Amino acid sequence: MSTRLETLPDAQGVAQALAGLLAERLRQGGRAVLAGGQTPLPAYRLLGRRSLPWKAIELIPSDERCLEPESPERNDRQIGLALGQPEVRLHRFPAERGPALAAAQMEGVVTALLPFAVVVLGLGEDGHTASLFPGHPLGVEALVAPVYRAPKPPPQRVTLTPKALAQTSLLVFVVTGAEKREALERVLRGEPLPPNHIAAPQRLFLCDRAALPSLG
Ligand SMILES: O=C(O)[C@H](O)[C@@H](O)[C@H](O)[C@H](O)COP(=O)(O)O
Repeated sequence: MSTRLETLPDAQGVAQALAGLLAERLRQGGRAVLAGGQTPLPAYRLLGRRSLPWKAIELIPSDERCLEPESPERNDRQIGLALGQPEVRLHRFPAERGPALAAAQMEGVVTALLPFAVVVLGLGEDGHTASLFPGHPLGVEALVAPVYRAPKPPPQRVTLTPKALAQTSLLVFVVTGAEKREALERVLRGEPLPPNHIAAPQRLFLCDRAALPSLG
């Protein structure tokens, strides 16, 4: 597994770099995992303005919060609004049915999406990624897992597992802001945090200067 760190001056630079990378990886269509949360949304807005074969692109959030479909806090809604591309196929977890039913229902859908052209993940201040939280069970053989006591609200979620997230040639972590510096440092130092359990052949950390750890 190779790891590369690319540092941009600020969050806007990270957004531009991520949008360009996604446009390149999806230039002939394909399937990708998009991180939830706030960090990547500016990149998704830029990506949505690109001329791509949107009808030949299938996307899925890295995880979903077990909220009603119309909740503004749902990752699929935030991603869809940011992209603003009605022709793209954005798969949605039926997370409103609860973690177990949503995970069971999506296992076959995710199987059919593998392998991904690219996987984009965020990083939480505690070192979580998707809805894979430190100290929580990771070792599932499934591709999709239920989450019941997430430290980041809401507590009930559904997430792609390391087994699913590793099914790509390029795994990209997008990390901005000084509040993420410690978590990024711990991941890059190889601590047994969820990002380090995803064995994709290539990892790229796209970060701004504020998040750049002093690994001296
Ligand atoms: O559902 C979620 O919250 C995300 O999947 C989560 O893993 C997110 O990527 C990180 O918590 C970073 O979130 P921010 O980008 O908002 O800091």
